[in-house]
Amino acid sequence: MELLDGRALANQLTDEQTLAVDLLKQQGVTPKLVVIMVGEDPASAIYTRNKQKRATKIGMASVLKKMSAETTEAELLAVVEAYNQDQTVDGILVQLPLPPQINEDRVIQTIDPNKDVDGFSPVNIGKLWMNQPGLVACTPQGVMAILAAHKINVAGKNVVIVGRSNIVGRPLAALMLNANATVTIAHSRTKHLQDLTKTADILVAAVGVAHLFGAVDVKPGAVVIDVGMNRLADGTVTGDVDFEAVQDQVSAITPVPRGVGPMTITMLMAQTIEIAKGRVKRG
Ligand SMILES: NC(=O)C1=CN([C@@H]2O[C@H](COP(=O)(O)OP(=O)(O)OC[C@H]3O[C@@H](n4cnc5c(N)ncnc54)[C@H](OP(=O)(O)O)[C@@H]3O)[C@@H](O)[C@H]2O)C=CC1
Ligand SMILES: Nc1nc(=O)c2c([nH]1)NC[C@@H]1CN(c3ccc(C(=O)N[C@@H](CCC(=O)O)C(=O)O)cc3)C=[N+]21
Repeated sequence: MELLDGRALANQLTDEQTLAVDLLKQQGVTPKLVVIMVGEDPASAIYTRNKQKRATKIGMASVLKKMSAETTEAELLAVVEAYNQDQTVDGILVQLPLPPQINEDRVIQTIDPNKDVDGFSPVNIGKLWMNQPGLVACTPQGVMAILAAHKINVAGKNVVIVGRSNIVGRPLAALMLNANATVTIAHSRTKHLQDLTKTADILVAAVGVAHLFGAVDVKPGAVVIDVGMNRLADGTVTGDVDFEAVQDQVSAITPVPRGVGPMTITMLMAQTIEIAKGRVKRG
């Protein structure tokens, strides 16, 4: 079994990103990411903390705009608009989920598609499904980067993705399709899920249910990508796949933590750096 160590890969890329940021600074541009967090959500809190740490490590400017859980939609939209106009801001990310009084779609549609480091705006989603260049969701990009780094080719493979969210399942399906995989997307209404997951050469779990998948759900020799991040009562984080149960039968698997999570952050930094390069060119 090959361990797909996302943290090791992230560390390696962090060194390269530090150099890229240095170079940009010499050209008078400091890449800047703005993260907007409305209220408190546990998954968002981990993400936010790790993002700030990473941005600081590579020398990038990172602003965390915390807003209260009572923030109105109009207030949030005004803040997003201001960052859209701010020429020193390269990337804007609004943490999801948002409190119920705020319409997520409206917020996402307000973010300038050129600063949309999450790749959530309809313009970028459309480009992704048309296989055209644009900004792409970070977690799916991280999954593709892990596979590429381990020379796991997806072309012609049966890829089963369990989960169809806008943040993970759907954009990952598009990336897999663009890379010539044969893609199946499963979800809570899928019938005979186990029959399906057992056909997967590459199984991606992006559900949010701890240890939903075990030995009986996985084909021997399959590659397993576990995107799930589930916090247990004892405070530890675990995936959607029972790692212990499947490790002896898979050819490769991502751990949780230290799998996809760290690479999500790496891709966020990479995308912000790419946008900042455009700022150098424009002068
Ligand atoms: N490592 C990382 O970087 C990231 C990790 N995550 C983690 O990934 C997981 C998924 O996140 P996210 O996509 O945002 O979650 P969502 O809750 O938005 O989506 C979950 C998906 O799983 C499906 N689902 C739920 N229960 C079942 C079931 N029993 N069988 C089959 N499908 C099911 C849902 O189906 P339906 O559509 O029918 O409701 C839905 O499509 C979470 O644990 C999250 O914390 C998320 C983002 C980044
Ligand atoms: N607009 C938006 N975009 C997102 O991409 C987004 C979001 N909102 N809301 C929350 C989820 C969750 N998410 C995580 C990414 C990385 C880790 C991460 O760094 N995980 C590490 C550390 C885990 C730990 O500290 O225990 C690991 O898996 O090893 C966690 C969570 C991004 N999300």
